[in-house]
Amino acid sequence: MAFSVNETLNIIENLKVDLKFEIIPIEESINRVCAKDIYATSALPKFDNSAMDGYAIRFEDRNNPLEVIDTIFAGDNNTIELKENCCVKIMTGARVPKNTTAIIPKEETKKHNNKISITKDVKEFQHIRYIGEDISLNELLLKKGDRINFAKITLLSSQGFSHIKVYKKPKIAIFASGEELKLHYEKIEDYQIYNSNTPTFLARAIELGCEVTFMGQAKDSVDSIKELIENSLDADLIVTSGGVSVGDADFTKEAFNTLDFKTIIDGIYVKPGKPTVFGKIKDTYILNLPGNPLASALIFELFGKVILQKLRGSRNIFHNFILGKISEELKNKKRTTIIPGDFDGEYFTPSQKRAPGMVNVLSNANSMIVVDEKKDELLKDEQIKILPINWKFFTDVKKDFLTK
Ligand SMILES: Nc1nc2c(c(=O)[nH]1)N[C@H]1C(S)=C(S)[C@@H](COP(=O)(O)OP(=O)(O)OC[C@H]3O[C@@H](n4cnc5c(N)ncnc54)[C@H](O)[C@@H]3O)O[C@H]1N2
Ligand code: MOO
Repeated sequence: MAFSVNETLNIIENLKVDLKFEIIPIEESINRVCAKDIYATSALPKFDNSAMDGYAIRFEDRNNPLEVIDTIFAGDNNTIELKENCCVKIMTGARVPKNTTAIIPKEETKKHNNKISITKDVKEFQHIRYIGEDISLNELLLKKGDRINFAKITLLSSQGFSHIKVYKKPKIAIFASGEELKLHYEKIEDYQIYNSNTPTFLARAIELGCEVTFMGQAKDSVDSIKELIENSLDADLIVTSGGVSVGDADFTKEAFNTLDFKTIIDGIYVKPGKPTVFGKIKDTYILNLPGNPLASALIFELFGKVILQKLRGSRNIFHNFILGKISEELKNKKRTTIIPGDFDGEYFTPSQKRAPGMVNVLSNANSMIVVDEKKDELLKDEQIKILPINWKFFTDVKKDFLTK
């Protein structure tokens, strides 16, 4: 059965997935998905400490000459207590003496023999970093389903976690059908074309955190496709492209059907990519994308990526968007349409060439918009919702990025 874009996403968002986990060193966990809520096992800072190199004082003594009675370095286990009109020389990060109610930076003091006087106004509690002000004991640091990035590694390492429980990378098997297609390292005749879809999905699935296997090139026969499918059934997801429409050499559907393929989605009301098929054989999901390169790539961005997020165990499975303006008028022909384009931070410019069979589109696009079937035109400057594709947020145009 064919579904709308939203119905399709609802189905995918609710797929049952069998997540497996493993325990790995945090150094290897970048871009993996956390499989367990992680709580702080100690407060941070662990003790009240100095934010400056200088002197620990009692606030009430600030206007008096203060005798320097000790020096504390970061890492010292010092339990000294401040007495009236005394201070302690202290380094950044060192535990403050008992009774400390202000730290005076070194450059705001004058030294006379073994005494100091303070040359600037003092605020009570200044430059003291208090126990637990950064992280409190038992605070939730990482949620099950969070992607681990460098900043999560900061948290984990600051707590002394050496290992983390993460979901196993989903196994994705990829092959292509269509005998006219040759792999990029093969010699081809004038009437043949290169298979660009398979390397595209291989690269994209790796980029999106999956373990990817290239299964090979199927011939245009049911038996050949069937053999590749059978060899791929230990994967969590098989991604194929081509052979889903009604052409005489479109054998993909037939091959799947001989293998007890349970259809979940048979067509999506979207342009391009309507002939997309999604289903399951045993525990392996199968995404049959159309052969047309741009159609399949856009469908992968809109739906395939969500399937991968589910299979990765991520809790972030919903498309987010950025509001921007469209740089030119755009007509829409009574169907939900995916339009690739380039967003420069303010304006989204639709890709000028964007026929479903083209390969030279997404290499110059960083995002897409999905225009509802009920919307028949977008006016120049109209606000739109932009979904990132290839977004590194650097640009070849130097910009003044300071908020002034
Ligand atoms: N009579 C109809 N014809 C078509 C319909 C239709 O509804 N009725 N739908 C069109 C639409 S929309 C699409 S999309 C395509 C889908 O076709 P297939 O998925 O069966 O793909 P193929 O026929 O195998 O190939 C289509 C096109 O894409 C090229 N291709 C295929 N695989 C690759 C690859 N791995 N790398 C690069 N290029 C690839 C292939 O050479 C064809 O040019 O059907 C329309 N037709
Ligand atoms: O879905 Mo086919 O999407 O346009 O070429």
